[in-house]
Amino acid sequence: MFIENFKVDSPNVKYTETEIQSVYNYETTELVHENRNGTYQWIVKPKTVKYEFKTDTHVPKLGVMLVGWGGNNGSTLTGGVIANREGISWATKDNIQQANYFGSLTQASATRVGSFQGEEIYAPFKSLLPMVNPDDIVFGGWDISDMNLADAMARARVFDIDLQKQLRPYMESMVPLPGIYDPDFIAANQGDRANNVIKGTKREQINQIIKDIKEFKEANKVDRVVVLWTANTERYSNLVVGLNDTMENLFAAVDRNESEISPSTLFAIACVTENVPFINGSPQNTFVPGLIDLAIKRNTLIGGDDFKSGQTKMKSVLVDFLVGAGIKPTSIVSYNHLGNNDGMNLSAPQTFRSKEISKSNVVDDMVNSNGILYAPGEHPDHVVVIKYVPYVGDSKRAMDEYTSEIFMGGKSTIVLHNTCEDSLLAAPIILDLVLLAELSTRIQFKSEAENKFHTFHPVATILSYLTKAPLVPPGTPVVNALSKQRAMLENIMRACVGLAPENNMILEYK
Ligand SMILES: NC(=O)c1ccc[n+]([C@@H]2O[C@H](COP(=O)([O-])OP(=O)(O)OC[C@H]3O[C@@H](n4cnc5c(N)ncnc54)[C@H](O)[C@@H]3O)[C@@H](O)[C@H]2O)c1
Ligand SMILES: O=P([O-])([O-])O[C@@H]1[C@@H](O)[C@H](O)[C@@H](O)[C@H](O)[C@@H]1O
Repeated sequence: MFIENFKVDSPNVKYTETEIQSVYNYETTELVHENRNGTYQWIVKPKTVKYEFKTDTHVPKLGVMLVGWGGNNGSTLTGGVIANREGISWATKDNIQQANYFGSLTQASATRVGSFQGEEIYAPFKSLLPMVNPDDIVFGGWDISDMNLADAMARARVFDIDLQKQLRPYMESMVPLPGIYDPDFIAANQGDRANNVIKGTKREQINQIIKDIKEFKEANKVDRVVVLWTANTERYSNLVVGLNDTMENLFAAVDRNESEISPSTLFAIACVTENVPFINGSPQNTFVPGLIDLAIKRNTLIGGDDFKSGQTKMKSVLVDFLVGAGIKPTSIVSYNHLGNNDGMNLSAPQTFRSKEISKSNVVDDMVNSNGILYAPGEHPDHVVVIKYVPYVGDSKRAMDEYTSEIFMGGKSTIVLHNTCEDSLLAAPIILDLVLLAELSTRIQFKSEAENKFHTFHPVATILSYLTKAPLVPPGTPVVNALSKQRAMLENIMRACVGLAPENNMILEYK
C-alpha cells in the first residue's frame, strides 16, 4: 500500500515550529587486529553511538543557477519543471502525455515505512524530510552561447514538438548570462557557439560571477542559491604544487592570471567565496586540492563529479549484483555513440579522457570488496568507448558486454543495449542534486562525543548516488555500488526523523 505522508510518534523525535529534532542510536562496529594466544586475530566489536539531528523545516525559496544553462540538460530541466508546474500535456504520436518527474529519486521514488496488517506500506521518498518543491524553483545561469532557452530547447531536439510549442512562451525570455570561455579546456569544435563570454582577467571573471549571483538573488527575491555545472566537460587541470594545492596558492594563482585554472574552477571559487553550494555535473577535476581547501575553510557545500544517469548507473548495479552473487566479472566493455553537443565536445581526446576516467573507476569498490574472486590488485578488463554520430542527436545508444567467470570454469556473457535521450536521464538527476544539496545544508548533527552541532562535511558525500565519481573528503572511502549509495542517503534521512535504517529483515514475518 502507498500512503502520501506520515508522522513519527517516538520519544526520540520532536517536531517544533522550526525544526525536526531526533535522537538516533547509530549501530556500527569497531575492528581491532589483536594478538590473541600468539596469533593475530581480527576482532569485530559492535558499538552504539548516540547521535542527535536537527533539521530546519523552513523550506527556502530556491534559485538554481546552471552553468551551461543553454545546453541540452539545462534547457531540458528548465522546460521539464515549467511543464510540471503548469500542468502541461501534449500530443505525441502515441498518446496525450502528461508532464512528470520520472527518473527523479526525490520526486518519483518511494521509501518503506513499515507494514500494516501484513501489507508493506510505502510513502514518497520526499515525504521523509521537508524539501523544496521543484515547481517553485527559479532558474537562471550562464552560457557561452547567447541563445535563449526556447531556441536552445529547439536546438537540443529532446522534447516533442507540441511540448516545445507550449513551452516557448515561458522560455524565450530566458537568456543566459555570459560564461567564462577558455578554448584550452574544451574541444576546439565548441568555439563556434562561444559568442557570450566574460572578458578580463581571471580575478575579474570571478568577481563578475559573484556579481551575477548577487544580482540574480536580489532580482528574484530567492532565499538561497545553488549553482550546478552542466556545461561542457573540460580536460583535467594539471595539479601543481604552488599553484592549486592550497587555498592560498590558488588565490595567488588567480591574481597572477595563471592559465592552468579552468573555467569550472573559477566558477567554483566564486560560489564557495559567496557560500553558495557548487555541484559539478561533469567529470573534470574542478575541485583541485586548493578549492577543496577553500570549501572546507568556508564550510561551503561542494559535490560531484559527473551525473550518474545511464550506462554507468546500470554498471554500478550489475557489477554489484554479480560480485555480490560470487560471480567474477572479468571483462567489461562499455560503448556508446550519441550525436548531441556533449558528444561533439567529447570527440576531442583531452575531454574524452575526463569522461573515460569517471566511467571506468565506478567498479573499484565492488571489485575490492571480494578477495575470494579477485587477488590483490586484480581487476576486470574494462574499456570505455564513446563515439560522436551526429544523426542520432541526444538519443544515446549504449551497448555493454559483461563477461564473467561462473561455477566450474563456466563463462557468462551479458549484453545490454540501451537507447534513450541522454538529457531526459540527466535532467531529473540535476533536480535531485540541487534539492538534496539544499536540504543537506538545513541539517545539523552531533555525536555524543561532540559538544556542539555541526553541518555535514562540506564535501557532500551524501550526493554520491547521483554521481559517477563521488567526491569524498580526503581519506574517506569511495562507494559506487548504487544500492549502498541509495541506502546511505535514505537511512540518513530516516535517522533525521528517528527511524531506524531499512534493514529489510521483516522479522515480524519470519
Ligand atoms: N546524460 C547526460 O546528458 C550526462 C550524463 C553525465 C554527465 N553529463 C555532462 O553534463 C554536461 C552537459 O551535458 P549536455 O548534454 O547538456 O551538453 P551540452 O553541450 O548540450 O551543454 C553544455 C552547455 O554548456 C555551455 N558551455 C560550455 N562551456 C561553458 C562555460 N565555460 N561556461 C558556461 N557555459 C558553457 C555550452 O555552450 C552548452 O550550451 C556535459 O559535461 C556532460 O558530459 C551529461
Ligand atoms: O551516464 P552514462 O550513460 O554512464 O554516461 C554518459 C555517456 O555514456 C555519454 O557518452 C556522455 O555523453 C554523457 O555525458 C554521459 O556521461
